[in-house]
Amino acid sequence: MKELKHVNKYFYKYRYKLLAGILITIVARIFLLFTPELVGNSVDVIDNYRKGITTDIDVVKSELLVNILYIVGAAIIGGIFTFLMRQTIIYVSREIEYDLKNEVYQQYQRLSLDFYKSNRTGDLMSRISEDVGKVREYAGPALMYSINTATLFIIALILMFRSAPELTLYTIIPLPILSYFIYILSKKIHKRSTIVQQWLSKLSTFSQETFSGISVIKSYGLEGSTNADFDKLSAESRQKNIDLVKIQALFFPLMIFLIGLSNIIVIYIGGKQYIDGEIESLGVIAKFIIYVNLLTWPVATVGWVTSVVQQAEASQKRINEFLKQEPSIKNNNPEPSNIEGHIAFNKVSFTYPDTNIQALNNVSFELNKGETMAIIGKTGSGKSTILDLIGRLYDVQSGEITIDGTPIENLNLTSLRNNMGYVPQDAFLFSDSIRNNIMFGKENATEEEVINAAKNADVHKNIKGFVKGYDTVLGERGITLSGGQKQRISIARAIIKAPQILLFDDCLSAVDTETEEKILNNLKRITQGKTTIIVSHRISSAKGADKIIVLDDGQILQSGSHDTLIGVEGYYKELYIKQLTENN
Ligand SMILES: Nc1ncnc2c1ncn2[C@@H]1O[C@H](COP(=O)(O)OP(=O)(O)OP(=O)(O)O)[C@@H](O)[C@H]1O
Repeated sequence: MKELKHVNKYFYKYRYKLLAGILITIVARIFLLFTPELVGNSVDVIDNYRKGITTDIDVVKSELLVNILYIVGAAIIGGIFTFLMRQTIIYVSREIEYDLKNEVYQQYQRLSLDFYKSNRTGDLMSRISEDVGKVREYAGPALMYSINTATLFIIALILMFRSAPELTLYTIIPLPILSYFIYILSKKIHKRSTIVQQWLSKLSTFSQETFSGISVIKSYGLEGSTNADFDKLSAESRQKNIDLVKIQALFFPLMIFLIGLSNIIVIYIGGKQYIDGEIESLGVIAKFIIYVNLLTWPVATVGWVTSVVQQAEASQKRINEFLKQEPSIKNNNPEPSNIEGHIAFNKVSFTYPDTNIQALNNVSFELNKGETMAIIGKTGSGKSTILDLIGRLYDVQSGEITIDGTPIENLNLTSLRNNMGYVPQDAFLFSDSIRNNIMFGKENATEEEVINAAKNADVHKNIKGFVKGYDTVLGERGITLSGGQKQRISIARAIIKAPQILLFDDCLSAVDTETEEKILNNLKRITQGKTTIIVSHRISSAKGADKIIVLDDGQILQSGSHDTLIGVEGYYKELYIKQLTENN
């Protein structure tokens, strides 16, 4: 229960509702326990008439009628309270589930990029759905059934002991056995259902992947082998489900067997004691049979609750592991920072911690506020890494990056990122309207601002061409758009923010040179006074920049303006001539 202590703060938060729920549960159970007493009483009324103790049939009838009315009344009130019991305790557990999911999600948002590199998406998803779900079962149903069982058991045992102590002892003998078997069974069921879940997740991952890559599968004619692979996975999953069903099928027979056993004990021993005169009335046997049936289910839940608590403890442990993690990128300055846009790299070297790949080696450059710099280089030369470091997605291991003369680590992280517009290489669009995708860069943007940003990214005309215009909803990962359109919406998203620093990571690669020219001209106008870095493989994107650096294997090979660089032998000039010839 050590790990589950984490949930106590939520129990405290909802303490009044929870307390009400506990009281309601107790009342509901008390009313439920009226039934055996009233049934026992009714049997005695009839027995007394048969024995001649009561002679007036009208008295018998009216006593029976009163009992029936009481039974119906108790059942109605008990039913209402049982309804309220679920409405309070289960309601609270849903609130706790909601809070815990938010807590985990907020922590996910807080953690740095390296956390996502070292954990699989499936794990992150299962913490927030399955694990939180298990904890909810502890905070809701398990709690409810525990109170239910405790109340029912205590009151019923008192009532039973009062009327037949010896019979009570015999009757309750099978109950702990039942509870133990249910516990063992619940554990086994849990183990097998976890396996079923794992297979289900394998199946859905496989399906998801094949749906995303459906064009590759179709163009390579791989439908047959994909079907066969799915069939194999599916067959395994079916077998795991059958294994689960086999053990689940034992649950109710076991319960029915043990209830039957208790009933036989009541009838046999109770009957014997009645004949021997140890029990004063037949009604005792009648009510004991009802007690046994009433107690069996709550007693069975003890085993179930134990297993639920164990699972919740394990789930909360996994959740706590994530909640305890600190983001590797920390905000070291609580005060907002004013970002002007002067950027300097001083002998910066950087190795990715997860792969140990050295992406940058002794890189130095300086970029004044308002200047534009282009980074050219072969793939894997470290261009994107420079942008990631400016956005402080990672911290450097050696050397220093300064913004406006201040080491980047000493700036307020939110200010830094709020003053930055980043267009990634892989334009990611959310499954939302085009408008909202652009407004992601500025939540309170006006319609005019959205249109202006789209115009500057040269995508306004395309958007207008769609029937629903800016309200066009993009499919999963924006699949309804062309690569170039996606890139341009991604550019609009960055420029609507009007940040001090703009970082474009090879984001014009999918547009034709004419559109590239238009966008670059627009960018020149709107990035006046703003520091801009353009990563590209094309000389056409780089040539207008104030500064160009050529990267190779993490090192700066060449630097200077377009005019200087085409005047000296080297990678830049070679690329320039090659691309010029290709264009011609
Ligand atoms: N997140 C990461 N984790 C580990 N290694 C990485 C990561 N990102 C990049 N690398 C490695 O760092 C090196 C530099 O990568 P980077 O993405 O900066 O190159 P690039 O010049 O932008 O390449 P491209 O032109 O193909 O986009 C590569 O060897 C790459 O494999």
